[in-house]
Amino acid sequence: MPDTALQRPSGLDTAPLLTPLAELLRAWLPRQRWFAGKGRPVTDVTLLSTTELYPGCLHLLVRTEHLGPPSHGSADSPAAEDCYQLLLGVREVLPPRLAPAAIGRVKTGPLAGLTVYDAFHDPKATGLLLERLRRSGTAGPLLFEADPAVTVPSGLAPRLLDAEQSNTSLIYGDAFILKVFRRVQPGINPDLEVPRALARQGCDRVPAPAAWFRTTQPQEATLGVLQPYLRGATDGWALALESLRSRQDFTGEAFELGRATAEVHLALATAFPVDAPSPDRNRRLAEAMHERLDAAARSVPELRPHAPGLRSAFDALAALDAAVRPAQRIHGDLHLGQVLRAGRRWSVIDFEGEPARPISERRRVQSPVRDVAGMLRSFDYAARSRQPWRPEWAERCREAFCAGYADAAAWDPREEPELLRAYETDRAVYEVLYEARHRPDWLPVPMAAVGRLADRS
Ligand SMILES: Nc1ncnc2c1ncn2[C@@H]1O[C@H](COP(=O)(O)OP(=O)(O)O)[C@@H](O)[C@H]1O
Ligand SMILES: O=P(O)(O)O[C@H]1O[C@H](CO)[C@@H](O[C@H]2O[C@H](CO)[C@@H](O)[C@H](O)[C@H]2O)[C@H](O)[C@H]1O
Repeated sequence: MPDTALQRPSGLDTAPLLTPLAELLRAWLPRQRWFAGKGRPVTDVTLLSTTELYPGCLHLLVRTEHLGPPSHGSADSPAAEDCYQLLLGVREVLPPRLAPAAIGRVKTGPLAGLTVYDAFHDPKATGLLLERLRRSGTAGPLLFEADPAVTVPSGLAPRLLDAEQSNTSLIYGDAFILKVFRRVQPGINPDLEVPRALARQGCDRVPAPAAWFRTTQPQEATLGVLQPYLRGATDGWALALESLRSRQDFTGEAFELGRATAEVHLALATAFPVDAPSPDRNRRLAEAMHERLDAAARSVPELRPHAPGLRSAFDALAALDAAVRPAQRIHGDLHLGQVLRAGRRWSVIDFEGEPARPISERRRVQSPVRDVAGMLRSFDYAARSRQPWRPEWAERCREAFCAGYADAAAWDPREEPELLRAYETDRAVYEVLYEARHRPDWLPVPMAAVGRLADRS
């Protein structure tokens, strides 16, 4: 059984409801920002679970099949499957304010003649979802769990977060934010697991989950997490761009960000103790990096001429003795968009890891250098996203970030140059694939880094 998509339970006859819906969803899903199979037609939609949250509002888990990642040079791509979480509203007539949320009018079956829409746009539906979350309880296969130490007031006004994101988030009264995972995978999502564990450690760099919901059918999976909303916070990406625009110094911020990252790593190391590392860890790590490069180069032909140079970074890692920082739980997708500054303090959010990887892989221990490399790549992204390109800005931020990290962690990531280069290379390869799939206009940004990293061989 693949560990990336929930499997359909046997014996569930959902055909009467699903058949007419499936046609609408096949057209609607690929247009959603959070849909992972971008640009590839959905070939099948099946229903994994359906729960009526209240009359006119259905919670669905659907399994989709679409053609796999386009592999250049081959017309046939193997089918890929995923599971998505939907909240569907059903109305006779959609009021104009909900028109952008329309999925379509159902032609046959029990919902014939009615219009279905994405109910995360409907304050009535999302208000009732918060009511469910305020106290622990169940609705069909859905389990709602609340931290008894936190009071979530009733009646907080919901608004949908208007942001480019991989999931869907709702802000309630500027007091709480609910992240609803769109692509659902079996297992506990690290974005619930890690912040809960850090909260137990007393780490205040990460907003602590106040409530969450999950399903047990067809398998255990995390569906959403409610956390305190950091009012007035600005993300690191916006602050970095503003610094580049106004030519104001960012090294103080980068230093503090390095400190915050190190503090989170120290708390993670305590929260998730690990066994002694295996002696051939660097070799296996390098192998995995080579494999990710192989896969990315199959999808993005522009990578191919750089592959030999990139591989030299992985070979240098494989040749290292085992004496590197011990692996531990890390953030896994750290970049400037994942850090928020409220007042003078940095907080770290979104511990989901790289969304394209299976949860089992994202929960594995890894070197903390991987997070450091993610943030260093992000300084480069910011510096390259504007004209004129400002490489010296990124360079200063790198140094300040590492110095701040060393200040709090008592070890300096710059002392691990082979590891850092291998992880920066691996991250740049991931970014090339991510941009090719999600934001092709951005592809030149990681491609520039790929060229530079390959030339260092
Ligand atoms: N606790 C929070 N307080 C304030 N804003 C938040 C908080 N958590 C997330 N956000 C905002 O929501 C955005 C999306 O959150 P994120 O967890 O990164 O979602 P995704 O994984 O779907 O991209 C963030 O970029 C940030 O602007
Ligand atoms: O949606 P997530 O925040 O979990 O992360 C994914 O999307 C990010 C873009 O929104 C992407 O980040 C890349 O672009 C950022 C600028 O928009 C840059 O700061 C990052 O360094 C760069 O990796 C991220 O890779 C992806 O997983």
